[in-house]
Amino acid sequence: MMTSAESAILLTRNEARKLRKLQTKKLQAYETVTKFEKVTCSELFSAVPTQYLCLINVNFGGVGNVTTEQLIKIFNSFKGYIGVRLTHGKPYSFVMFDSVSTALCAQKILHEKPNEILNGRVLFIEFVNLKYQNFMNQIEEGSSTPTSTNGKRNIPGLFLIENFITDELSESILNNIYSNTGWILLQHRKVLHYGHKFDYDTNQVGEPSHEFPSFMNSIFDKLKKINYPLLPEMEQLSILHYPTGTGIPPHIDCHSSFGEFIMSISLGSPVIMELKNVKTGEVMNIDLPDRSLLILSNEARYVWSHSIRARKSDQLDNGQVRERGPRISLTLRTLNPDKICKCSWPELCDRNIIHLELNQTPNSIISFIPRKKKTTN
Ligand SMILES: O=C(O)CCC(=O)C(=O)O
Ligand SMILES: [Fe+2]
Repeated sequence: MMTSAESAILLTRNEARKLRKLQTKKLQAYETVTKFEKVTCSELFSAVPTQYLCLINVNFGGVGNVTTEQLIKIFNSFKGYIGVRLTHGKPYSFVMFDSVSTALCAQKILHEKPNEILNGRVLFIEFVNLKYQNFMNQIEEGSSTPTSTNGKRNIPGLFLIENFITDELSESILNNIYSNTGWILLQHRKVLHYGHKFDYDTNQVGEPSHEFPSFMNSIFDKLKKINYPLLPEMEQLSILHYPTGTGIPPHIDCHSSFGEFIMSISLGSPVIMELKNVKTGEVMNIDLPDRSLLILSNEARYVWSHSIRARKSDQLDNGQVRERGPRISLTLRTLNPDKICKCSWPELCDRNIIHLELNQTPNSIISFIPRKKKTTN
């Protein structure tokens, strides 16, 4: 019988180098997870097999860009496989099996081995400690936040119209927008304003400026045709360019500056928008497809903040992970001529809390009011 020292001697220099590299990778992967979770390996993982596997070095959008399809392909061939959960912004993913023995079988075959489907990438796989609640929540819920309004209650005043404009119109609008040289650079996004100036230093709507671009005529024609009661004529347009991976922080568009109807037309990459009820904390996600029109009015406009997370992909209800690309939004608003908001939520309205320090307001619910610091909204 050969000792490990003897067998080590038999490794070629190349093999020994590869082994060292693998050990370093493994160490780094485990360190990343423990640092991320701020607990030790023994709290995260179980030495005794369980039916849930944690793929320590697999997430979506990270190195190697693993997709849900690839993972399904790897694990589908194992008996007892139930499903995969790729995560966002976390270093790990999970695979569920129907029993401990089936999970054990997959772990034995795949752990520390280069995987063909992942172009030779080595997988590090541990058993989830069933007492580690954060992992169990992610496994049981499938997703930490819901990703669409399907099957959930409707928010009063929230409307999404899919295919609001045609592919042709979208293409000509995008060509026009991308050739514009007047972009104002924000921290991660770029913006163009029409109808009225908008000063990001003071967050005030300014004098009328820049007539609407001519392509907006077709949009206004389409708006007239939708069956939406009391839709006013829109007075201000902000065109936002979101490079892949960027978003917009949670905010409610300023009550006193803008009227009740806020509309957003999405062009380019679809994206998940997160809506949060600032009174109850309830969160609802809505998928904004390319060429769709979103209308926020009533409760959806005044009580729910909206945001887009900065990340390179979105996880959908069915567990699929969808990559993002660049996105353009056309946000249309009306103006409050007297700057006095008469909404039905005085407790949330900036007519009452405009004098407070911004950091006292939850989730930056007020945007577009004077701030001391420059804003990125
Ligand atoms: O990108 C979007 O659809 C929303 C933009 C937005 O919320 C805003 O400009 O206030
Ligand atoms: Fe907004």
